[in-house]
Amino acid sequence: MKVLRTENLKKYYGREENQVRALDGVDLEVERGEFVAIVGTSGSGKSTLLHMLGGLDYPTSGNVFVDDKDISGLKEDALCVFRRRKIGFVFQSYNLVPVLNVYENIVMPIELDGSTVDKVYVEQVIRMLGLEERIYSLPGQLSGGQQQRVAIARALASKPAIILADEPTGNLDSATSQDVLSLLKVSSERFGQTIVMITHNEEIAQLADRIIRIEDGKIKGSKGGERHA
Ligand SMILES: Nc1ncnc2c1ncn2[C@@H]1O[C@H](COP(=O)(O)OP(=O)(O)OP(=O)(O)O)[C@@H](O)[C@H]1O
Repeated sequence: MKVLRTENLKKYYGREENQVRALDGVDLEVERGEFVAIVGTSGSGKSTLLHMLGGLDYPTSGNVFVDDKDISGLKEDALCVFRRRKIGFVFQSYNLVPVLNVYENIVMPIELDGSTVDKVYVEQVIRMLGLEERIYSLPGQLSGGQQQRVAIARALASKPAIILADEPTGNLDSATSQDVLSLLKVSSERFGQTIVMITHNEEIAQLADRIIRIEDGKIKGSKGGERHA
């Protein structure tokens, strides 16, 4: 089943001679459980696409379907609930709350949603990401790699169907990047989650089931995907 689908998705910024066609007719399908890497030069439209897939912004035209539900027409309130329930975001800037400890950061989105924390599951995620000795630490007491793992744990904790990651290892050295990505991959496989990840790093992209290349707001190529073909 297609967990994500876009139809002739367009996002234009600005008007007339200043208009930028950040996305210019993107048709994309992602299977449940698939790990997709999005690559492309700077300014090609990768972040814009991720924002549209996650309902962080509205398309100019076209549609985004998540689990066959068209989210393009949802009002802001409904989009907000949709994001909290369905999507885990991992950004390059970890967006951790500095005054909350690691555990509190990880469960924060669940509590914001008024849901009950599945403690057994969250502990499993924490162990898998090697954070069990750090749950009482504040983000400022952690290394970049550890903070990134907390951001990943937070994205996984509410068991979202989809994880959207924008350069999740952008600030990390190569060895740590590989570790963090392997963990993300293993955890998503174990819990049947779908990952769409932007990266500039070809080595990191190779970890994905499929690589989608974007140029000038259009999909120029797609490689891999045999596993789900
Ligand atoms: N809020 C905005 N207002 C105007 N133009 C924007 C806005 N956001 C993005 N753009 C433009 O849209 C195009 C695509 O930007 P986007 O951030 O999606 O590219 P990207 O592939 O993610 O780039 P990078 O790899 O540098 O992050 C660029 O030309 C950018 O300048």
